Amino acid sequence: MGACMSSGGVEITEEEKRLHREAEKSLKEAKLKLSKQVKVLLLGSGDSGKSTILKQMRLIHRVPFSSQEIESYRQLVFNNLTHGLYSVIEAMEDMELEVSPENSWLVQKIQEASDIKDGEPFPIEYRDILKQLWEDPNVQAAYSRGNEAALPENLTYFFSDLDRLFDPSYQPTEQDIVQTRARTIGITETVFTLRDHEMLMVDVGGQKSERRKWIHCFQDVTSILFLVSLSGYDQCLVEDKDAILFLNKNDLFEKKVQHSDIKNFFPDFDGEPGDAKAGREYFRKRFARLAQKANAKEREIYIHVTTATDTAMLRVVMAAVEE
Ligand SMILES: Nc1nc2c(ncn2[C@@H]2O[C@H](COP(=O)(O)OP(=O)(O)OP(=O)(O)O)[C@@H](O)[C@H]2O)c(=O)[nH]1
Ligand SMILES: [Mg+2]
Repeated sequence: MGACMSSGGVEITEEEKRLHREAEKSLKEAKLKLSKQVKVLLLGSGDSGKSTILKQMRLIHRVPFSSQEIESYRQLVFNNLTHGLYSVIEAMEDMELEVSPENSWLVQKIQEASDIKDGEPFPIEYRDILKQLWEDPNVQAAYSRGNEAALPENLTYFFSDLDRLFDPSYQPTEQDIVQTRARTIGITETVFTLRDHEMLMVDVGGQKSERRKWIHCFQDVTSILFLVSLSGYDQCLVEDKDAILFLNKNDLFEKKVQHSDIKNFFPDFDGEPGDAKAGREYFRKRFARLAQKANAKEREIYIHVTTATDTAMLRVVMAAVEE
């Protein structure tokens, strides 16, 4: 038999009692905090705006971008300009369009452009090369048919401001950061401290090859924020969790419906051509129906129409979502 300790012989001092109470209290608090932590998983196809939502959350909840990150975004702006324009040029062949003969030598310059190194300003000769090629009427014609080839949608934003971007002292603004485009590879987790709880937001890549990684992210998920690009007249997928659906890129959608009739893609749409409001209602209903079908357990689905590049709007929408 082991030795038995008699409590009678052990003196517990007031100080020890106090320490014990304190330890118990902080344990309780830690447990409470953990139970209150929500884990939000961002899902959606490539380019739907998941990482943009994460960037906006960082701006809204003050998780600042490090100088290293800002430098990477600066380099990414140049990459988005050159690669973005080159993808338009590549798409021109299928569209049976050609760059004007006097501009054709510029194409190779774009193709050859190398990435920017740390601290290196954008090579100034590219300012006019990019400008001239962007203004080529056939390049513009191809870009306006961007939906045929999934062309980057941020080119209008960056190309309308080349002088600012090519200033040797250029630093990306918050809006520039939000407009940059880079496919997410792997999984990133970011913690936000909200008023009375923490939120862990998980961003994954939406490209086909990345989707098999999604399965690793579902553990302990409290909500899924699913993004669909309205401007892509895309399709949806719903999971068996409380789900929030963002019908995103509303700004581009409003512009696009002016010249691309929804009825051509969804024959049962019965709104007038150019009627963005009717279009939104149509897609909202379609997704709500889809969600209902996929949702045997009748969980709630909340649908919001968003423009993820608009910080002020995201502030309002995310405040509602965080409830
Ligand atoms: N105009 C406009 N652009 C948007 C909106 N949402 C996202 N974008 C842009 O769309 C591009 C792609 O957005 P991302 O957030 O990187 O897309 P993603 O879903 O993370 O894509 P993957 O990481 O490949 O899965 C970026 O250039 C964004 O600036 C929007 O509401 N309006
Ligand atoms: Mg992403």
